[in-house]
Amino acid sequence: MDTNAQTTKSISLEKYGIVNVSEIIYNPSYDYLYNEELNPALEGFERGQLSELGAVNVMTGEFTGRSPKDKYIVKDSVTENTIWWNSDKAANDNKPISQDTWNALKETTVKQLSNKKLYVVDAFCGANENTRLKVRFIMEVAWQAHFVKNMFIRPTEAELENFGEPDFIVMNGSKTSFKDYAAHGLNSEVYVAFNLTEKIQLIGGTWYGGEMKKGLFSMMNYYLPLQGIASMHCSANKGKDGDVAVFFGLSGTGKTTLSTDPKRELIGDDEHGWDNDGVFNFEGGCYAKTIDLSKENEPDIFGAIKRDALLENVTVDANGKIDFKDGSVTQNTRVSYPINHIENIVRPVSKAGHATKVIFLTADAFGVMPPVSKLTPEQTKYYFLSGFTAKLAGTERGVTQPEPTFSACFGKAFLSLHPTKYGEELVKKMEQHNATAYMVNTGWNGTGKRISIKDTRAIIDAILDGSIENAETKTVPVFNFVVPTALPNVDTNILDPRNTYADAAEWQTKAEDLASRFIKNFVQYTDNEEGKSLVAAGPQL
Ligand SMILES: Nc1ncnc2c1ncn2[C@@H]1O[C@H](COP(=O)(O)OP(=O)(O)O)[C@@H](O)[C@H]1O
Ligand SMILES: C=C(OP(=O)(O)O)C(=O)O
Ligand SMILES: [Mn+2]
Repeated sequence: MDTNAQTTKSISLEKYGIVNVSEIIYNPSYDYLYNEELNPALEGFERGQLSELGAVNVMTGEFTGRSPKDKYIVKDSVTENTIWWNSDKAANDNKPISQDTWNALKETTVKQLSNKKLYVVDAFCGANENTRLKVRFIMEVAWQAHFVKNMFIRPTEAELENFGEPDFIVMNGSKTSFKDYAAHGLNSEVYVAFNLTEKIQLIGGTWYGGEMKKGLFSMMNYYLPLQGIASMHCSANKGKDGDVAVFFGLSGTGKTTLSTDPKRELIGDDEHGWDNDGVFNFEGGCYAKTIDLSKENEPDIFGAIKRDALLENVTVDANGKIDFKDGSVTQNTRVSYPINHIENIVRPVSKAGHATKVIFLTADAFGVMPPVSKLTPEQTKYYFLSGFTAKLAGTERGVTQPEPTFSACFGKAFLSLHPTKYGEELVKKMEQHNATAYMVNTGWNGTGKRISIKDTRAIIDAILDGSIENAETKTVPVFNFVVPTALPNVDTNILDPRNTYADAAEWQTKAEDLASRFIKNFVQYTDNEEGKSLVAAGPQL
């Protein structure tokens, strides 16, 4: 694949309302972007800085993470009865806007993009030709073009030649914002808005590239399940025997870290589909966290940070020296890189056969969840819909104690349809292919320390090589989790979380508190018989 494709194809943006464009830089090469990002004439957040590892670092401005409160979808005849709309009973980020509001947002965006030099990047979302989206990104900031080039699937010269009309357009007007938001009942000047009839995403007020990445993910989460394909917020990799594992989990639980495993071929680190042929990546790159990154703990991710990778919000001194320990701009420091920066990947297309191991990652800050539990089919459904992890004190304003987060299907912010739809599609595939599920706690236990990456990796090895199936087990009460009593290369004392407390009664109290939160959260799924029947698979008080 020629990842440096830069065709001088003439495209017109007038049909989108963008006029008087002085120059279009179409699918720029990595070299072009490198030179442009370091162009001394650039100012503010547009300008990058070269780091000692050869990757450019950029500051993303006020927004260093996604802004879900500013996400909207046009409510019209296409979406009215399909989207899982925000409601009092089940609050979520799919907030409706009218066609009028959309028109105003679009006018704001195209005005911002008119009369200047623009970047246009055509790329694919989805590795399979029959379900991929041909996406056109339009933006004015060079590093945003670099970000989407890294994260989406880069077309070959020939694919670009035959790209045709895109299926979806992203217009990124990050430098503008919507001043009239209050009159339209919106949350702020920032907008991340989708129109499924026009097939356009509009962005304004935030420079954060993740809005484009996760924005298209929510669109795949719309189109695929409606065609009977599972759409999953998970990483995926493949073993030597062709066995495939998927790792679900919310941000920070270890999808990227644990799927990047030198013993296995990486399929992808964040967004996948599962159709009748197997598991396939939506993306062409990875987006790893760099806070406290070390060569020792995460050698492959460290090695991926080189020229063409793009660092975000990392502290780099005047000589280019990187301080990965510094989280003064944000804890969410990142690097995006094309997937071929990882040596052991599935090639040439990021897809493989059916998954037989399904791992739910949770970073439990309460110290309740065992580091690994074997789930029954009923527990699988219960814990998938629950989507539990914990937010840490200090990671968000006002959070002073660990807060449980129940994020349906381990990705509520990206679900376009009702959670049960994703559950049905996943379970269907799991049943067809005899897949088994495990819950892995990559968070804390009674010692007050986070379970080490080394122990977690050994646990994952035991799941993937099947040795966990030979281990003796016991049942941990309240959650009724079946856990192994010993595993190769894992500290035996941590396997039953009660043993990590000086007094097991302390675990019991915490477990009961967490159990009651699970029970309360699950009420939203109990208005039908299927949901009611799952309650017995959850924690019991
Ligand atoms: N036991 C562990 N398992 C996985 N990650 C861990 C563990 N302990 C610490 N970490 C850190 O937690 C973070 C996990 O983040 P990441 O893999 O990017 O999650 P995700 O891709 O699910 O958002 C990384 O910074 C990693 O170094
Ligand atoms: C990029 C993101 O994903 P994650 O933190 O799961 O890697 C995100 O949620 O914005
Ligand atoms: Mn990740």
